Amino acid sequence: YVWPSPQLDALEALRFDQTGFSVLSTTLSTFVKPCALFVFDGSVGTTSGRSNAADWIRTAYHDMATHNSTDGTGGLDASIRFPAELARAENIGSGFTNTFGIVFAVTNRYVSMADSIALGSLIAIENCGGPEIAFRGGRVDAGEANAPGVPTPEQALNSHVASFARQGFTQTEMIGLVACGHTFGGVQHNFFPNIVNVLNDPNDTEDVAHFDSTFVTFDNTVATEYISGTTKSPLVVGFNATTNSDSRIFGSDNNATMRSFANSPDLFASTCADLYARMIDTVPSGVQLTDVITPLPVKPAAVKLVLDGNTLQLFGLVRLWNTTTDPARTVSVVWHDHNQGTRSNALSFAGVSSSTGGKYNATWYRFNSTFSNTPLFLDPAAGVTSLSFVVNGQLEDQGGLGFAIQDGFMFSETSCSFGLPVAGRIDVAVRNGVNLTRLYLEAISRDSVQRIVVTEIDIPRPAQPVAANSAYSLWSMNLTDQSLSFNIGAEIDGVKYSTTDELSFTSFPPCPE
Ligand code: HEM
Repeated sequence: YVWPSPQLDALEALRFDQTGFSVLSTTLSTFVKPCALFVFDGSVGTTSGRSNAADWIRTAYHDMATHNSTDGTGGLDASIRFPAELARAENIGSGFTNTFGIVFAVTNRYVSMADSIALGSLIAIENCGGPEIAFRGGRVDAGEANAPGVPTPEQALNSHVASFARQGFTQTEMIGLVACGHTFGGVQHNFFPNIVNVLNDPNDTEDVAHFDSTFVTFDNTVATEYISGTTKSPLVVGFNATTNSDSRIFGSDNNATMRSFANSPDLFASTCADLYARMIDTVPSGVQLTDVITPLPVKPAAVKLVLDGNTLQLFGLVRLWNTTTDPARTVSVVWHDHNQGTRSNALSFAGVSSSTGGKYNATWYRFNSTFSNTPLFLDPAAGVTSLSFVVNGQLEDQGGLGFAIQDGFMFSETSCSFGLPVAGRIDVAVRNGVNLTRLYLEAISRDSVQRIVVTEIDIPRPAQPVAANSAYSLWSMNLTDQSLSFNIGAEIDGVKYSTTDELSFTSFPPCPE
């Protein structure tokens, strides 16, 4: 895709900026490192027998499993957060709320709760020995619970086949998807006392009987142990024959699929990558997912323009994908202005990030060459229309497009906060001569079922122009809502633009008396 795209930029960052240097406030991979980490067992230890990774994967499946491929209802839409779904016997256990408690932290106006569930499970698999999985974004959060439909262990084989067919998977795919899921985790005594007994194991304090001996890593052990007859899986050789659903499912094609997985770790991994991508892309009809998100080779991040009196401040970073630290590398940013001029500045190294279990690294450079959070100072009259970068003498400009920058409107440093009852005054600088038809705050809030809602609050055009400098005028508005967090939006030449940094009055300096 072409930068900037606020939604794809946000999804790409969550997908690929996983550990190390980051502009994100939460990165999910921290919670699956090590893969045995379970943050809900008090000691934040790894002896409970449970893991965040297993919870996240089971949550994604249970959210999706309500899908009805005939009428298009249900699917991965975060409907599992509703008490009506959580209360069902098919959704017993604490793993779902545990999952929300972590993965919902990455949601924002561009990343839905459903996307965060899909992404969490994908990051768990990729970071714990699994294959890379194609990720699309754009899932839409349900407004109410879906119809029931998650399979349970006591059901007969024919109902499992019918259930997976309803979800959109053949019998062979059912075997695959269950094996791909049950390479993680196990069954807990607490919630399934009819399947698992108390274990009295100090290294498994929550009494989880695991599906295979490598229950925090993705591998084909689930298949090799099943085929060799050494499996201890409570759903294969459990003491209760009625609930040995994995035994019935894995054996339903005379073990052909499981044997192929046992014989080939690569086949297991590639089959799971395909099935898993299809699972997380199973969404209610009408939901339009994005293309598969691939990392941008050169990606500006946290780019922000601020007007400070007679200077235009440009903040930002650039990420160079698939690179490692190299003191000899030279990186500079070039900015193009309204007068066909260009200027450039050498960038300073900021850090290294990595993703996909350390498979990829990226290096980051700041727009300013000396100080950590200091912007570049631009002449407001010249402004900025686009950026490009030069890395070791090579021009990086998205194949000639450049990285477009909208300098028609921006936050002004003169914005300030009052005491109660009025929260503050927002000043937005509007570039003179720009065809700006509307300017508004995009107030970001949650509705009664936690979905993010963006409400536009128009900033009235000033009756008399208020000059900020020779190139910009100020549009201002007082607001009373202390808790408001917002972006600034504008319609320019009929196209809507939004700033990407979230603002709130609490961060503004006090207004002068
Ligand atoms: C017929 C289909 C299935 C049945 C009957 C089934 C049943 C179960 C049961 C009873 C548990 C124990 C839950 C607990 O103790 O909290 C479990 C755990 C789990 N299931 Fe399934 N499952 C099925 C399919 C799947 C699929 C398709 C996936 C994912 C692709 C999956 C992923 C998991 C994971 C990761 C766990 C471990 C959770 C943990 O340890 O916290 N399951 N499953």
